[in-house]
Amino acid sequence: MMQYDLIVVGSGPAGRRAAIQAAKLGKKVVVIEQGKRVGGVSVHTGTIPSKTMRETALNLSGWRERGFYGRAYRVKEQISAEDLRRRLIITLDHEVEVLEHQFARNRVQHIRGRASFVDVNTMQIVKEDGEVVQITGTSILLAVGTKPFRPDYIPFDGKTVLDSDELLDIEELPRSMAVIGAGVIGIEYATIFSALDTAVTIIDPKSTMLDFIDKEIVEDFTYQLRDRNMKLHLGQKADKVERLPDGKCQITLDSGRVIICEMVLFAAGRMGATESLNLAAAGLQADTRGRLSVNPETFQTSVPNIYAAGDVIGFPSLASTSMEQGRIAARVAVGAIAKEPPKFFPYGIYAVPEISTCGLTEEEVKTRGIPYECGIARFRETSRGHIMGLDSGLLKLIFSLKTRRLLGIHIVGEGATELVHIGQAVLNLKGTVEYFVENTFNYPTLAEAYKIAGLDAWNRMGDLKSTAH
Ligand SMILES: Cc1cc2nc3c(=O)[nH]c(=O)nc-3n(C[C@H](O)[C@H](O)[C@H](O)COP(=O)(O)OP(=O)(O)OC[C@H]3O[C@@H](n4cnc5c(N)ncnc54)[C@H](O)[C@@H]3O)c2cc1C
Ligand SMILES: NC(=O)c1ccc[n+]([C@@H]2O[C@H](COP(=O)([O-])OP(=O)(O)OC[C@H]3O[C@@H](n4cnc5c(N)ncnc54)[C@H](O)[C@@H]3O)[C@@H](O)[C@H]2O)c1
Repeated sequence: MMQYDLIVVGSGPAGRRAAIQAAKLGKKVVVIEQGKRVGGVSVHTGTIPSKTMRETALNLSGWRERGFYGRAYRVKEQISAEDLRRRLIITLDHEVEVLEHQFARNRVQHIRGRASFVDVNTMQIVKEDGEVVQITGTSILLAVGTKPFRPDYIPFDGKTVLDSDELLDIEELPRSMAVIGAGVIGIEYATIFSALDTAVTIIDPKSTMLDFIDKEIVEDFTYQLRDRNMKLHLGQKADKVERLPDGKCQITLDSGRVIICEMVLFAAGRMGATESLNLAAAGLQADTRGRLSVNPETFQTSVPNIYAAGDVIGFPSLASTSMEQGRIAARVAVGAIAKEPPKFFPYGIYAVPEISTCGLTEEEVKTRGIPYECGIARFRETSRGHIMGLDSGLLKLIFSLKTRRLLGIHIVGEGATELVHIGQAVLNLKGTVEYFVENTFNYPTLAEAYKIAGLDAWNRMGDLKSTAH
C-alpha cells in the first residue's frame, strides 16, 4: 500500500495550496480528485467560470462604455451563449494547465477517483474504471468543497430550472430570468445576465440582502439595480416553481404574486460535499449542511491527524480564504510553524457593479460603541471617473475618532475588488487617516478616491495636533 506524509482530498483552492505547501517542505503528497480535471469548484463551476462570464458579458455588451455612448450601445449586437462559452473554455484550459504544471514540478502526485475513509490513516479510492486502491497517510486534509443545495420542491431540469453549475451549459441566453436566492451567487449572476439585457427578477425570503456588507453600500447598489429595471422581490418566498406547456416557468410567491419567465436560477446556498467520505470510519461527523468543524487556528478536526479547509468548513467560503486555510493546515500537519490568517480579509462580490469590503461596517462600529467618522468619495468626482465615463461608484472609509485608525473600507463600483487592497494594507498595518492625507496618489486614477475620502473624514476629524492636546 502506498504511504504518504499528506493525503489531500480535493484539488480546489484549499487542496491545491495545501499540497504545494507540503511538497515545498519536502513531504510526500498526493491529491485525490474525483473530477475529470484538477481545479475544483473554483476552476470548473464557481469562481473562474462566473468571473470569465462576467468579463465576457461586460466586454461584448460594451457595458463599460455606456456612460459615454448611452444605454443602447453594444459592441456585439447579438450575444449568444456560445460567445460566453468560447472564452470560458480557453480560460479554464489555461487554469488547469498551470495547476497541472505546478503539481508536476513540485512532485505532487495526483490520483483521479473518489476517496472515502477506511480508518483514520487509510483512504480507499474508487477510480473511474472501477479499480479500487487503498493508500495511507500520516495526515489527511479534507478539501472537498461544496455542491449546490437542491431541495426536492424545485423541479430542476438542467435546461430551464437550473442550479449555478448547470447555468454554465445553457444553449441560449434567456430573455427573462428569475433568480431564487439573493446571496452572492444569485446576485452575481442576476446582474451579469441583466448586463446582457435579460429581464431579471430576484426573489429571496429575507427582506434584506447581502447583510454582511455596509448598509450604505447595499443601498447604493440596490438603487443601481432598480434603476436598470431589475425587479427585487425581497421578503417573499417562492412557494412553487412549475414548467408551463409553452416551455416557460411560473413561480408562485407566498404573497400570491405570480412570475413568468424563460429561465429560473436556484441559488440558495451550498452543501458540504462530505456524504461519500464515509466519515464515520474515521470517527467524524458533518452538520446538517454537510460541513465539518475545525479548530480555526490549526484547521484540525476532532481527529488530530485529520484536517479540513475551504468551503467544507463553512464561512467565509471564498477561494481566497480557502487557499490560506489550506496552506496553514498543511504547515500544521507537517509540523512547520503556521500563523493564523489576519482577522480582516477582503470580500469581493463580482456583481455588476462590483462590491468589495474589508474590516468593520458602519453598523458594526456603532454596535461596538466605537466613536467614528466616515469619509466618502464618489468616482464621478475623480478625473479617472470622468475619463471612463463613470456616473456611479462610491468609496467609504471608516476611521476611529480615538485612534484615528482605519477601521473599514467599503466600495461599490468599477474596480472595487482591486481597489480594496490599498485599504486592506493600511488597515492591517494599523494605518491612520493621515496615511491618505499625507501620501501622494497617482493621478488620474480611481485610487485617488482614497485621497478624497480620507480628506473628507479628516476635515471633520481635525488634524492630529489639535486632537492630541
Ligand atoms: C458560482 C460561484 C462563484 C464564486 N465566486 C467566487 C469569487 O469570485 N471569489 C472567491 O473567492 N470565491 C468564489 N466562490 C467560492 C469558491 O469557488 C470556493 O470558495 C472555493 O472553490 C472553495 O475551494 P475548496 O478548496 O474548498 O474546494 P472546491 O473548489 O469546492 O473543490 C473541491 C474538490 O473536491 C473534490 N471532491 C469532493 N469530494 C471528493 C472525494 N470524495 N474524492 C475526491 N475528490 C473529491 C471535488 O470534485 C472538487 O473538485 C464562488 C463559488 C461559486 C459556486
Ligand atoms: N464573489 C465571491 O466571493 C463569491 C461568489 C459566489 C459565491 N461565493 C460563495 O459561495 C457561497 C454560496 O453562495 P450562495 O449565494 O449560494 O449562498 P448564500 O448562503 O450566500 O445565500 C443564499 C441566499 O438564499 C436565500 N435562501 C435560503 N434558502 C432559500 C430558499 N429555500 N428559497 C429561496 N431563497 C433561499 C438566503 O436568504 C440567502 O439570501 C457563499 O458563502 C459565498 O461566500 C462567493
